[in-house]
Amino acid sequence: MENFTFYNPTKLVFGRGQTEQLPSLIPEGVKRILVTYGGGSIKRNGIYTNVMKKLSDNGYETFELSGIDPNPRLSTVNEGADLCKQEDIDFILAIGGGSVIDCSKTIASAAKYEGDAWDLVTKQATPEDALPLGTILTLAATGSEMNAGAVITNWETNEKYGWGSPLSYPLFSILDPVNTYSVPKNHTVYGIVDMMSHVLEQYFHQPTNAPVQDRMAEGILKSIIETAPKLINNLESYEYRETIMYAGTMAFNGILQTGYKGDWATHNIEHAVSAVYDIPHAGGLSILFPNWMKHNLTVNPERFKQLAVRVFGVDPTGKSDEETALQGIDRLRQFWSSLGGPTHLAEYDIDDKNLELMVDRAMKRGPFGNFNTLYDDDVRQILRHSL
Ligand SMILES: NC(=O)c1ccc[n+]([C@@H]2O[C@H](COP(=O)([O-])OP(=O)(O)OC[C@H]3O[C@@H](n4cnc5c(N)ncnc54)[C@H](O)[C@@H]3O)[C@@H](O)[C@H]2O)c1
Repeated sequence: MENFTFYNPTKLVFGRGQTEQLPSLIPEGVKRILVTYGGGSIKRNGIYTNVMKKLSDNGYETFELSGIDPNPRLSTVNEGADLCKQEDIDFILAIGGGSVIDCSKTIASAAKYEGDAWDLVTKQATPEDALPLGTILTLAATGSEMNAGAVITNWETNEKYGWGSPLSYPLFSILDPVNTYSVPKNHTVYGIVDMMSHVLEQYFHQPTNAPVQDRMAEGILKSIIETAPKLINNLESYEYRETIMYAGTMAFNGILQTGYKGDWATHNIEHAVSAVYDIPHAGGLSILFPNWMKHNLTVNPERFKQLAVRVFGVDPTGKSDEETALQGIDRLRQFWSSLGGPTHLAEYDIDDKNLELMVDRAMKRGPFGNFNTLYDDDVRQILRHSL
């Protein structure tokens, strides 16, 4: 392993009815809270009424930023940051999935920054201060509830980037699986693909001695593979929602990625696709990941074989490492497809018209990928196989 320091300051408050804890989690001295949310599902499922009552009963003055879109936009971040400055907000409460949380994390830093938030997202400026932020997670997918990352899209330039700062960790995140009951089947599946992709991005790292991390990653993947088909046939099962919600957080809260660097190339290519076409992030991953795997198989067939055998139960007897590995990749694709994940970009009406624009956006910050470095021709090939 490489030397590492692991630190995660987010207090995770998990389980049925845990929203009751909200008032005790908000730091002393807070008076004016910006509540952020998306399209209104929290109004339909009762979370909004419950939370707003708790905040008013405890004497907080509340302000709202609603309508945060999936794949959150720079324009919304700047709107939120201006609101925080004008209203002297001292705490942000994000209620939603990764989009609301990412947007709110970026607002929290932008509210303490004088320039445009894009400077932070593009890493031209480093935040020196941020408003404190708490979250109530309503969709299991990104891990944003317990990490310091955020992904923001600039539709003026067709760019979508992840950024992060130690100041962006939520102070607390409340995870009540009941709050995810109303997530429709398609977004439940996208969440499952997203969390599995996070584990896979980390699983594909250059050889280091990391058997504990490997087994943790394999354990998370196997738990998801066991639970996901049952969940999509029973969306209001507490037990299945609970397993998937915890898996999503553990997949990307930093605990797996200790002692090595994950790959993250597929996420970079997906961000390029969804910066040009507004498609669900995990829809893109479901298409791209198996193609990234096939493209990089020869870099370390042993690693792909390990995944095939340990996670997908492929029998390696009488097969070359590459044959075993390929069967594992096929099983991953079949698994996602059996849940309803897309397999080709054509399913989103994406053809080769903007292929070069997507390659250009993916390469904007130069060659990338820690397991194997990708150049423009690699990206072009992976995208072509994905059409
Ligand atoms: N910060 C990170 O670590 C990280 C990691 C991966 C992806 N991302 C980013 O996160 C975003 C995707 O987030 P996401 O996958 O959580 O989805 P999302 O937040 O975009 O939500 C997807 C849809 O589900 C709806 N929804 C949310 N909760 C609901 C509920 N309880 N009931 C009914 N509907 C509900 C939302 O309104 C939205 O329409 C993308 O922009 C992606 O790039 C961030």
